[in-house]
Amino acid sequence: MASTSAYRHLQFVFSSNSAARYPPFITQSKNLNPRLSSGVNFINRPLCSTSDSMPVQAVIDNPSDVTVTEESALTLREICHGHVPEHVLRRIEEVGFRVATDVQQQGLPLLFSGRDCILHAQTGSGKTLTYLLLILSLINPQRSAVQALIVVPTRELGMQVTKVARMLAASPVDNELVQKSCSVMALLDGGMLKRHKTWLKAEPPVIVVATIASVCQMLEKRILKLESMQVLVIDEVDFMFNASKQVSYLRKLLTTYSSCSNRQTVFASASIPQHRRFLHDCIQQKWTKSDAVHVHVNSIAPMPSCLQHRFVICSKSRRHQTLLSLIQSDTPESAIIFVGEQSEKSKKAGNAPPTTLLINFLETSYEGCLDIVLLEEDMNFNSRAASLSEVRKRGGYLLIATDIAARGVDLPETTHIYNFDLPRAAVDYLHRAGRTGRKPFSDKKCTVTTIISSEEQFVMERYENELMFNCEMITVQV
Ligand SMILES: Nc1ncnc2c1ncn2[C@@H]1O[C@H](COP(=O)(O)OP(=O)(O)OP(=O)(O)O)[C@@H](O)[C@H]1O
Repeated sequence: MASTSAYRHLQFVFSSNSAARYPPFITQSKNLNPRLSSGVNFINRPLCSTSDSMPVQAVIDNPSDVTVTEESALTLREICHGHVPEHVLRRIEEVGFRVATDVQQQGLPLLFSGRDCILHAQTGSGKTLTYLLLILSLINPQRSAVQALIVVPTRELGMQVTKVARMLAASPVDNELVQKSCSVMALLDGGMLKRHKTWLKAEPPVIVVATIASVCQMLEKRILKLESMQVLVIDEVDFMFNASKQVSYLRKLLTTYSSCSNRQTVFASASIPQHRRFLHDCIQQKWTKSDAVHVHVNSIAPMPSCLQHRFVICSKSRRHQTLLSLIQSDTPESAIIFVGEQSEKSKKAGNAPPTTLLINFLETSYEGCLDIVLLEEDMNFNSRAASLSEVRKRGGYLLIATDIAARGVDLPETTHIYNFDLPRAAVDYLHRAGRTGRKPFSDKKCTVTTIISSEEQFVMERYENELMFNCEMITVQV
């Protein structure tokens, strides 16, 4: 899965002879419930990627593709008992989260034991709830100070995480005694920073969900203070380290604005290229404490097994018609159609963006009952939020999106993904594909279909090798 270009920002911190300086291998923390540790190996052998030839420090790896079933798994209550307040446990049961997913089963006991963790688990596996439960186990809602910070790459993911955090952290109403609510602030690009400044000064929130630029702006101005921060989460961590604009901010946040010894640090993603190198760098650079662990769930199957992958070969001029035929024959309940970004050359030539061309085509040719909705970077923040809330409220959508929707966005009703353009890298394929198959414990098959030209077939094969999946070639009558 690792791409050699990934972690280009990390690589320079890693000197070529640093293998000699590795800390000794770290072994299992004690007192884990035997049911919790079943299927979990503590190993020091190479994993997954051949390019990832670093000695491993602490890896908790479930290498089998055996996913816990609803019957065999522990409940969240069993795992969280004694750590997470009762009203939060009741709330998660009310919304239907009873049984723990693999990553919750393997990650939570380690997180509750205080270890820094890299949560590396498939898309849609429940990493958000995992780190939120840790946060809710540690914070004091009665204290007005920022105690947890969650950093996300996009405003869309930030809004989603904020919503889940607010739902879980809402105050309990017990015996007519209304307790103070745990406040959750969304400090996201494009938000009303003026209002946030007043809020941060007057009564700091307990949990902040932020994009990196916005949070660093507040830190630089000393409006936001992290002295009381107990948990720092970096979601989609590989993406954050790969985005050149964000990486210097991220380093500052991890080392200058706070210290790893005063906080618990959690990194999460479905893709951590060169994960042993990353773990090594985390420790060397003091982004985490030295006993940080890499929790790797389903390491031999980077993508959910409920996904069925297909590709269609067609010429550029027939792609619109091919997509329409696919939608007509698949009859998805809801689908996301990923379209590549417009090249600078095409923009300069004054061409219409590919998303616009596709919308125009579908609006005149598609006769089904799904709503056609657009989500792309070039829309303003309000229009982007409106698109997402429309698809969430109504269901039954054909969401035409750029890669802005590829990371973290949770639309569980999506049954089909169409890659109208081939993703740029295997990791992008993994995250686009992972916008479907997002109902833990459901065995419903979901479909990912990629439209390619014959020249692109070798790239598709490369992705199959890197991500260890099979993609079936299909033909479409147009
Ligand atoms: N224990 C559970 N039981 C049932 N559903 C759950 C459970 N935990 C999480 N979910 C649901 O699973 C879906 C996916 O969860 P989440 O968004 O946390 O995935 P993720 O691992 O962060 O994925 P990605 O890597 O794509 O961001 C959500 O709709 C969430 O509500």
